[in-house]
Amino acid sequence: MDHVFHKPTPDIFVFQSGFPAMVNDRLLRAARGEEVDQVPVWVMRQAGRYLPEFREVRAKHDFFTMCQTPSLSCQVTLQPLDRFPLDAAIIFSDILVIPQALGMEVEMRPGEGPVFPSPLRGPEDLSLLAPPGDACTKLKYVFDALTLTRKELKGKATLIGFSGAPWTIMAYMIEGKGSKTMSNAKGWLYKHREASHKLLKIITDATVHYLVGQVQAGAQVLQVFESHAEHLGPQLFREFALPYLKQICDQVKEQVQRLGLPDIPMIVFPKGGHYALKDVAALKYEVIGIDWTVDPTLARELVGPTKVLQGNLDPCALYSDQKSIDAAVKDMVQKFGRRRYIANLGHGMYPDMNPDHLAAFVQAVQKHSKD
Ligand SMILES: Cc1c2[nH]c(c1CCC(=O)O)Cc1[nH]c(c(CCC(=O)O)c1C)Cc1[nH]c(c(CCC(=O)O)c1C)Cc1[nH]c(c(CCC(=O)O)c1C)C2
Repeated sequence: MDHVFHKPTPDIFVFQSGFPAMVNDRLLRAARGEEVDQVPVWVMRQAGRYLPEFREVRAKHDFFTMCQTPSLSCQVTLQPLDRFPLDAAIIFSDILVIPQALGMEVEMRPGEGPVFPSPLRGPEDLSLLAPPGDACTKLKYVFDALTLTRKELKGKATLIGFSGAPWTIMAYMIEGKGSKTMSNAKGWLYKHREASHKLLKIITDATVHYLVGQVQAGAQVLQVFESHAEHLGPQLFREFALPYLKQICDQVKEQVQRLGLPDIPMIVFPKGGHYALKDVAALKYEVIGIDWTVDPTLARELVGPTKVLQGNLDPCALYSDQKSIDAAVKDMVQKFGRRRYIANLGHGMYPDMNPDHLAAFVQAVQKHSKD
């Protein structure tokens, strides 16, 4: 029992006090900078369409219905852990539940990904968004999924909760879908500077509530995905991404402490944000996710000796044969070192990847990083 809740909080939050003891806390220990017997490993998008058992569930249910049904979310969250000796489970959900909770409609279209039928057209549309404080009442299903999954995990792995970072979420709310250039969203940064900050603040406030709720529900680590950092250069990142990443980390940590909960390690993943790693390292996130374009030695130089690094094999390396995967992982682990390191890919799994090759990845991390 490692979570005891003392203070009353709003009704929407689930109170938890009796989770199973941790049998494997390797990832938590590494995230805190402590020594481990072997490097912990998990993989972004480890629950997903590359697994036949995921496709089977997905064939029967709409994507957001799966997110909104705690038993289904729990089921697919645990699927990769039944196959591979992973050290973490990441709750099955999506970063776009925040725009939904702010009142926007999001559809998951087969072959196309997420689509907003009515994206934000201009600053005047900000008045249509729901107040950020109310957003989390609509996300109780995520909290319930976390609580259920934490129980079902039986302490065998660390449970990760997550959110998108404000710039990344803003980009989807304006573009209405994925985009190669993000030029509409970037247009706001140049044309509607004040409104952009207003929107980023709304998303930040909703996200802080949401992440604190996730901790109360049983999340043990939080990852904040700045998946579209690559579209900002150093200047735009400093003005429109960094301050909000900072607010999220500072405010979540402060509120978690105020609620009498244990401090939660936080991971920030600025994908494509190699130019910002030094700035990001100045924030209080314990762990920095590194994408595959950054050499591990350079990443360490940029962030300094105390941060924990997570990453960063090119996901496409999983298309190679198992012997090559083993060699690539050996090289990666040697470069990152065994301490203050969490092994992962440099971005998520793709649907056409062979699960056996992920098994080879996980096995290689364990083989090359044991005491
Ligand atoms: C952490 C997470 C996410 N999505 C999903 C998970 C949980 C599953 C896991 O990681 O194991 C399920 C998750 N989310 C989605 C899927 C596939 C959809 C399906 O099954 O139909 C799954 C398994 C759908 C989705 N959702 C999103 C996209 C990208 C759209 C684009 O920019 O073109 C897509 C394709 C938005 C999204 N969603 C997420 C990110 C950040 C990570 C990243 O950079 O990839 C982003 C950008 C985060």
